[in-house]
Amino acid sequence: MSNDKFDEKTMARQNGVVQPLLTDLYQITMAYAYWKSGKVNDVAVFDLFFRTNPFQGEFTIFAGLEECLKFLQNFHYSDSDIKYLRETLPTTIEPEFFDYLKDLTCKDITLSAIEEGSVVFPRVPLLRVEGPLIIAQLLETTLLTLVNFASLMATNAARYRMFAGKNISLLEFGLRRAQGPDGGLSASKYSYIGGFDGTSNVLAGKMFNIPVKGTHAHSYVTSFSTLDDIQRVTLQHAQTHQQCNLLEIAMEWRNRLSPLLDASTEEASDGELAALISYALAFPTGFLALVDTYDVKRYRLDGLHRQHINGHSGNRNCGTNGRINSPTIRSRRGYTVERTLRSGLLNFCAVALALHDCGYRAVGIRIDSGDLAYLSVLARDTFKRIADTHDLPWFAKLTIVASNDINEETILSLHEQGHAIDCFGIGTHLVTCQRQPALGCVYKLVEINGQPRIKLSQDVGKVTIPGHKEAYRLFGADGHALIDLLQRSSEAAPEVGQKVLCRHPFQESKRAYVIPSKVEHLYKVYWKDGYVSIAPKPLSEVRERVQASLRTLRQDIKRNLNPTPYKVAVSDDLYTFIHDLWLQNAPIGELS
Ligand SMILES: Nc1ncnc2c1ncn2[C@@H]1O[C@H](COP(=O)(O)OP(=O)(O)OP(=O)(O)O)[C@@H](O)[C@H]1O
Ligand SMILES: O=P(O)(O)OC[C@H]1O[C@H](OP(=O)(O)OP(=O)(O)O)[C@H](O)[C@@H]1O
Ligand SMILES: O=C(O)c1cccnc1
Ligand SMILES: [Mg+2]
Repeated sequence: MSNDKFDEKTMARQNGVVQPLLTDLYQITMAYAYWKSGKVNDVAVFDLFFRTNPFQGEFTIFAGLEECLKFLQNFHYSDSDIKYLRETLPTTIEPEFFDYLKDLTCKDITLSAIEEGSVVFPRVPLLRVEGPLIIAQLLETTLLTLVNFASLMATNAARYRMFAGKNISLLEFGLRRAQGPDGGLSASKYSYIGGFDGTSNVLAGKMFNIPVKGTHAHSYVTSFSTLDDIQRVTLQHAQTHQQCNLLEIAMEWRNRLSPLLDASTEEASDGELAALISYALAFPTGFLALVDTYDVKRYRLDGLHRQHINGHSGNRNCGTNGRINSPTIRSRRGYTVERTLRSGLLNFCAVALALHDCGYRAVGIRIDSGDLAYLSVLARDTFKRIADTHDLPWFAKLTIVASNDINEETILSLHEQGHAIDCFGIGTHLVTCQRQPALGCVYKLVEINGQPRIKLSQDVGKVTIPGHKEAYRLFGADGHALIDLLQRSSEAAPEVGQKVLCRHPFQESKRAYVIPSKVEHLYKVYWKDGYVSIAPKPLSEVRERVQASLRTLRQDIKRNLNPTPYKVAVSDDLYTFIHDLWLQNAPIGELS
């Protein structure tokens, strides 16, 4: 496939900062030293892989491949890059080196990779880069930066999706908290791949064709103080086209609902009602309101006066296993802060019913503070009572969005407690990957001019697996992935129904025979001879690939607590090859 086709069909814009100078200085100084020592025609193989799964989990989602391909495609030092390097590198550098750099492209590089969106495991190379040593070396840092955060984010998002369950909507709200603009954009893109349903980040929506979603902020509510703040109060009826006075109808509803909600109209904020009415007038078909701006807080002695709604206690500390770690909550020990959303819920229901009288259906509410389990159940209970009393079944099903510092643990705890939330809006913990802020992919030389290279280390985990290799995923009869097997490229591929000896790369006694029911060759060539050879799939397909790939993993590998490690093995041939090379390279000490 030509570059043009790739461009036209699938290529979203690449962030402008992704360019050859987005690298570590040492790549360029090494390039000069290689060039000067006559290594221009040396051919290398590099593997890009990680050693440990993030988030104390046992799987990782591979992402970032599409961006790597765009980088290879556009790789070129501009005149201003060359000028900058001339000014920056030592004056002793021979000018011909800059002429060499000026003409460099990735046309002699071959990139093989695992499909983007696949579950991947430690030590199995995600990318294999073959080609001229100097160019392959120059790609290291940029490829790592494109794969590390992308895969970390996609894995984080996939974990949130897994723990939330498939019936809950997940929205990424993190731009304001992300690690800068590019961190924010990448977070939105890879959260979507990992299984989020949408983002609040509008540029990400435009660039990557991700659904954009959102509600409104507290500032919208606090900008209104009285009912006089609404300029226009009429709305055209959706069916009859008559003008309806939304303010008047909402006021009537507020009076009627007050006893049912056990909330006095005096307690409810008029400013909030004005804000909600004006929002409903602006978005009569998409009315989703933030309802916790004016909470009524009642402090009670812990345990003495808990209110029970559908069996849920009003105690905010109802999180199991001490999972609510908020300092605010801890500082209020001994007291239960009950936030009943009296103002917000009463005002929302009044406006929603007024909208209904005008022929529209409200969408729902967002809760952004307090005990999200308790408040969501309280809100759902209120919606159900109104649905029953007024014979409006849809009212019981209004959407409840919850946000506020949500993380994996909060979701698991909310599930344990029971809640009525339909959608989580998640920012900080998701986009900053607070639980583990970096994935440790590395880029290691495994072969040069046909000769294998091994990097030894006192730490066995850091010893590289040498040579040009292939990777296979072997599946069991039940369809689950059993083991990933690395082999030397010269070996025949494992075959379905044929016994294969799979060995732990470093522990001699750990071996197993596997008779695979299915064998998947993990690598495909994505870039060769200066062209993208397999066009990247649209994001929505990569997103589906993530879920399909996760389904091939046994549940115990995916669980939150003490997951079972997935096995990664080497063939008998590769095992011997590694250990022979290891012995050849390990110096023999002398005792004296
Ligand atoms: N039922 C629950 N179980 C576990 N965690 C919860 C539950 N409800 C809320 N949380 C989490 O508890 C934390 C509450 O934080 P915080 O103390 O800042 O409360 P807040 O209601 O936002 O208070 P403030 O009014 O001061 O903003 C958040 O991280 C939230 O996600
Ligand atoms: O909590 P996160 O997971 O990061 O999700 C995004 C947060 O951003 C918004 O408000 P912001 O935090 O800016 O202000 P607020 O907490 O005072 O509402 C929103 O209300 C969420 O609380
Ligand atoms: O649309 C929202 O509700 C939103 C967007 C960003 C951050 N917090 C909330
Ligand atoms: Mg907040």
